[in-house]
Amino acid sequence: MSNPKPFVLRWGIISTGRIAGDFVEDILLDPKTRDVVDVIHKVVAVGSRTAGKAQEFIDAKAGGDKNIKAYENYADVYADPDVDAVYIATPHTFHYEEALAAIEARKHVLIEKPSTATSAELRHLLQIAEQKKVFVMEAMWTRFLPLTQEVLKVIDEEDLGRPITLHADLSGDFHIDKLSLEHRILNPRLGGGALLDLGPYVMVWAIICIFEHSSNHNSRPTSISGLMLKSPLTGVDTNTSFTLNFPDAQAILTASINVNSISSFGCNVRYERGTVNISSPLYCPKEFTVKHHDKTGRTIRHVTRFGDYVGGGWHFQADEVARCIRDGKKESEIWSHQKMILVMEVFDEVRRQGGYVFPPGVEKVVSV
Ligand SMILES: NC(=O)C1=CN([C@@H]2O[C@H](COP(=O)(O)OP(=O)(O)OC[C@H]3O[C@@H](n4cnc5c(N)ncnc54)[C@H](OP(=O)(O)O)[C@@H]3O)[C@@H](O)[C@H]2O)C=CC1
Ligand SMILES: O=C1OC[C@@H](O)[C@H](O)[C@H]1O
Repeated sequence: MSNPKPFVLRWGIISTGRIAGDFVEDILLDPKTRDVVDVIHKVVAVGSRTAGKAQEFIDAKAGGDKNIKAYENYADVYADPDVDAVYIATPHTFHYEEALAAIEARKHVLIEKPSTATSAELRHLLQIAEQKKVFVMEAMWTRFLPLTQEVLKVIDEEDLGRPITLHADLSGDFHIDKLSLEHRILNPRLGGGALLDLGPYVMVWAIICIFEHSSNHNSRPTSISGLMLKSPLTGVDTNTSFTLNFPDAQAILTASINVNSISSFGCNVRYERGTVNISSPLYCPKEFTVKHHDKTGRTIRHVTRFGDYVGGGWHFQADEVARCIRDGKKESEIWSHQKMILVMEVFDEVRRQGGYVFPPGVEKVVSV
């Protein structure tokens, strides 16, 4: 029997920065290169605030495809009847207002990480999305990588027991002394700093390895404690650490994220009967090792697995979006609204304890 025709998802792209380009290049790859035959992606429109940039972007990232419309604002993308879903790739503090405009226009939405600047903004977006009956997901690409699926499978098959501790570390050297103070990593008006930029990637592993573990029964952490070191340049956090407890699973997460160092340690999860080490960088690890120990703590077996694929890795999340929309879902079961909200609530609390207050006007929703 021949395969049914693949479902085609028609994307509008909001903004023309770095990650928008990476995403478009990935979704335009032939899905067969990743063994996908049920969905396919088309880019039909690109919007930019800046005259000429959308067309330049189409030329550079989509081979100048004449069928893609270049708009010199974002609103025309939301109004375009040919667009099914929009991908929002502006700096963090504009995710809320752009996603809201898209949802109001009844477009499905994939929003770059972090979903919004605060949990209040996210809750409001999700309320409106429910009313408008559209799909919303944070672009948590790491959750959809083949290696991540493999980690979950191995944890399950290898009978490691319940998780006890998870240590996650992610750093990037943004050369902040040389950056413009307007750069999104340094500018507090753009939600700059380590927590909102890199924090999503330690949280995804906490969610995979602890929150989703059967021993946790979907329970949220009951205690959050955070520390921040701030840049004297603009006051955003350059180094942040936080700890979460998951009392149901009897597990603790400790995380460290930094924007001024190139060395990252990855993630170590200690289970009752072994450990899992996920390589750095945590947003796109290429290998992991599972070790089993005996009652004395001696390693009795270890397995290392590697993951590779064609493309940058941003297309797997797009496949999830297409399948969910095809099936009439309003959220992904894999990266659900509950998980997105949990992440934003942790960030709110770590920012509160770290004394990171956004400049006036940045937070668009005060409480929901
Ligand atoms: N998933 C991943 O791997 C990654 C995700 N990200 C996330 O994507 C988002 C964008 O990051 P990145 O692509 O690196 O950012 P860039 O600065 O490269 O691009 C952001 C784009 O947003 C648009 N924009 C709208 N308003 C503003 C504003 N006030 N200031 C600056 N730009 C604005 C601009 O496009 P235009 O002028 O065309 O409108 C700009 O090019 C962030 O939220 C970040 O967390 C970033 C990197 C990797
Ligand atoms: O999402 C991201 O992943 C890679 C980092 O370099 C980048 O700053 C961040 O936004």
